[in-house]
Amino acid sequence: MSSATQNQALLASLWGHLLTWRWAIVSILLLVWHVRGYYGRGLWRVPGPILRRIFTITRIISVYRGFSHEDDLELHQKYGPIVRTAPNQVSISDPREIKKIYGVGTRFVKSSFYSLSEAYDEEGLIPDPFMLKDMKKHTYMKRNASNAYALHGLVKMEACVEPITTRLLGILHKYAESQEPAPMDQLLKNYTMDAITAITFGKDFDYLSNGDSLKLHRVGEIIASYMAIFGQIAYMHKFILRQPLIAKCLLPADIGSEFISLINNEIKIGRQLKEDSSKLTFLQRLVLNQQQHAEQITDRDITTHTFGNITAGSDTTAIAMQSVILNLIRNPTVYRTLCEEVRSSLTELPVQFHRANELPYLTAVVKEAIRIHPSVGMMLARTVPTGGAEICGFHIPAGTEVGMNPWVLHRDESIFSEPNEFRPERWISSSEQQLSLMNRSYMAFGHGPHTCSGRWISMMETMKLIPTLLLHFDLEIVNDAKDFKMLNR
Ligand code: HEM
Repeated sequence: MSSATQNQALLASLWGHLLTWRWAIVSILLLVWHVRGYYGRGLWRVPGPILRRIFTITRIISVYRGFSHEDDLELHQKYGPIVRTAPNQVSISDPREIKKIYGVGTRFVKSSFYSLSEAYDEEGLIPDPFMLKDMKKHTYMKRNASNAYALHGLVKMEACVEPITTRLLGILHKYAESQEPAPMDQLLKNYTMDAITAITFGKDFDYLSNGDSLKLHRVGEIIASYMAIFGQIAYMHKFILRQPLIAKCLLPADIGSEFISLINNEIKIGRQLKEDSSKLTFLQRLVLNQQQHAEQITDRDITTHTFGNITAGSDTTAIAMQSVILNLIRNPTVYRTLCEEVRSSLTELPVQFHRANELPYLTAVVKEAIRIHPSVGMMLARTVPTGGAEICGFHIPAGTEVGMNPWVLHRDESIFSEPNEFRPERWISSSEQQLSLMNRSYMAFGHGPHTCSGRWISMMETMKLIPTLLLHFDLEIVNDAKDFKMLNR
């Protein structure tokens, strides 16, 4: 037999063995891969269910089902303040670690989860503060719009919301006259969309009358679901973008581009609006900043901030308002106490934010509603920096994704006694020490440099609308909230 024939026979026999043992080989390779995942990342000491330590898919399923906030809570109740929620992900629920992970000067940057919201133009990465890892750029972006988001800047923006509130009241009065139940979830979603566009550009799209005619809600929902699910396997995002068919199915491009051209058009029109002594839109505020210090804010920065308001500022505020209303109706004593305070103190319409903000019970009700149901119920994920970090007594290697979920932290019994109870009084009558701990652990708007920019805008909308509703209507629930379902994605 020639040596060539001998080699062929050897190869054929090897191939035959491989085929016979293929399942055993695949199983061994998978086992090695997973054991490497379990031990190799240096996280094997961190407690957590075995399936979570080995497979990312278990985390993906939890997020896909829309109940990851409840799953995360259950895991923390079982395993304690630090839990491995996926092979390379660790969830923390300990207020003592907030500063380290999120505080000023932290070296923990936004995790790859956020890279799914990265967008590019001809100049490169669009500098949306929400996903920026470059903290120098982030500080520049936060500074150049800080007066547009600040509490004192709201006085003139407040006037933009009044016509939207009048429109909502008109619709609600019609429901009341016809004794029909009002679909508050839909109405508030549309109200906050009209409110944020009015504040931002000085014009709204009348979602209250037309519904989601411009598909802004639809775009938001698609992007949020995509981010929640694929954010768990962020490395797949670039691959998906390179496969046009898959990308089209998951992220319909036509919807995205319609949205972009629509907003660009509103920015163009909004820039032309003349300043009015009683009103100043968010966009006008930024244009004024540019006129005063051209080197500090570019046209592109202005566009980025205004886009951010529309994507981040409507659903979040609507959820907060829904939580206030639902919890008020479910808690008659709280409802009565709030009505007494509002109806005896706020007699002038429209309700002014600075007057509403002085009412202690109203302030406590809104804060408690956002504690018990934070609008963001996912982990605010960060990447552990070079050198790793000591967290909750464990060494967590560099590159691990860590973070806290406001939903979990807000239900920690050692911080908020009887955390499932809606008790606004906790913000009024707790001891100074307890209050300080609760405030430090309040993560609904995030913490540190990445704290929500629009916090005061959403507070202004909520603190004005809730008393306005109580001054016009008596609220009650129709079907009870038994069938109330909330999906988190
Ligand atoms: C109740 C209402 C709201 C809640 C609960 C909320 C919550 C949050 C949270 C938790 C973050 C931090 C994300 C992180 O650290 O990973 C955030 C960031 C942000 N929010 Fe909000 N938000 C609300 C309303 C708004 C509104 C009305 C706007 C705009 C007008 C807005 C604009 C932003 C922006 C631009 C960021 C990114 C900030 C940064 O990373 O520096 N939000 N929000």
